[in-house]
Amino acid sequence: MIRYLSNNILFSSSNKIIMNNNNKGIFKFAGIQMMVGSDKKKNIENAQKLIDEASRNNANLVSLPECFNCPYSTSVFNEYSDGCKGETIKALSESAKKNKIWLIGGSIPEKDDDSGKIYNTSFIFNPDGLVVGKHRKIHLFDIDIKDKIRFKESETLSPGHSLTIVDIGYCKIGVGICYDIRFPELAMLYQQEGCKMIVYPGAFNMTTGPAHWELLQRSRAVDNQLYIATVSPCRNPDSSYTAWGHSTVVSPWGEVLTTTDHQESIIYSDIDLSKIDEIRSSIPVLQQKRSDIYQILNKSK
Ligand SMILES: NC(=O)CCC(=O)C(=O)O
Repeated sequence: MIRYLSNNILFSSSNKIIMNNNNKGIFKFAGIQMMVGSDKKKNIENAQKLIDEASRNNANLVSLPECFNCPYSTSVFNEYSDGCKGETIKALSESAKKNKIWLIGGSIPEKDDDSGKIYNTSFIFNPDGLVVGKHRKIHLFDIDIKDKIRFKESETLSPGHSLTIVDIGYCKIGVGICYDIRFPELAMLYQQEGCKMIVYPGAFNMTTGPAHWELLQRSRAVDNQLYIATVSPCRNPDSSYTAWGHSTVVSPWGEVLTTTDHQESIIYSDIDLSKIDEIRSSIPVLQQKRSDIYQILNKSK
């Protein structure tokens, strides 16, 4: 629950300051870089434990990593998939409500109740534990790098078709999943729609991680003058897919504000929205775009 106090400072019920009357809030983001193994129940319990820890450390917005309840492998997505009313959603809803936090539930293999299709989906919860958004990964991770890595999500997953924006009170947040970060148009649309931060639960690998993970985040941040956060699973030596880890938050100036290595950990960063206005007014590229020459359209509306 959110309540206003007389000095126009907005507090969450846990009394964390989230916004002043100039709409220039600071809130605390936590990215949970957790161990993901083959025991679904254990993965969910671990996520809940780490969400509690992030909340104890005053996080207002918490994100889990991509595929946090199941190994990242096309051969098991069906077996681990959950519907909207499944055990994973129930557990995340309880965690968001108990801790009174906004929660981006990483992603899970979601089985659509009607079509039976499976999506790589991020469910987003408000501090009352209600689902307020659902992002189905738009760009499926289908790559084949000779002698390095071949992965085809499309073998078992279907792609989503729309943007996902959630207004968390402090600002609007756009959500993408991993490979979605490689598509600058998506981030540009989120910026155009007023998002001040984009969160990408993701799991890059040992080939593309060192080469592109940070580069892509800093590019999306500088191009759009907003905050970017990525949240990876930690590295599991027993897994067939080795995650790069290195969950990170990048500022609208393109600086890495916080990052980590490949171990289980929680990254924290204060998200100061006033920095966005400052940077956007000193380098006003967003106003200087030549829409008479080029334009980007949201065709999902
Ligand atoms: N899970 C993913 O979408 C991985 C994306 C990735 O590794 C990349 O290089 O892109």
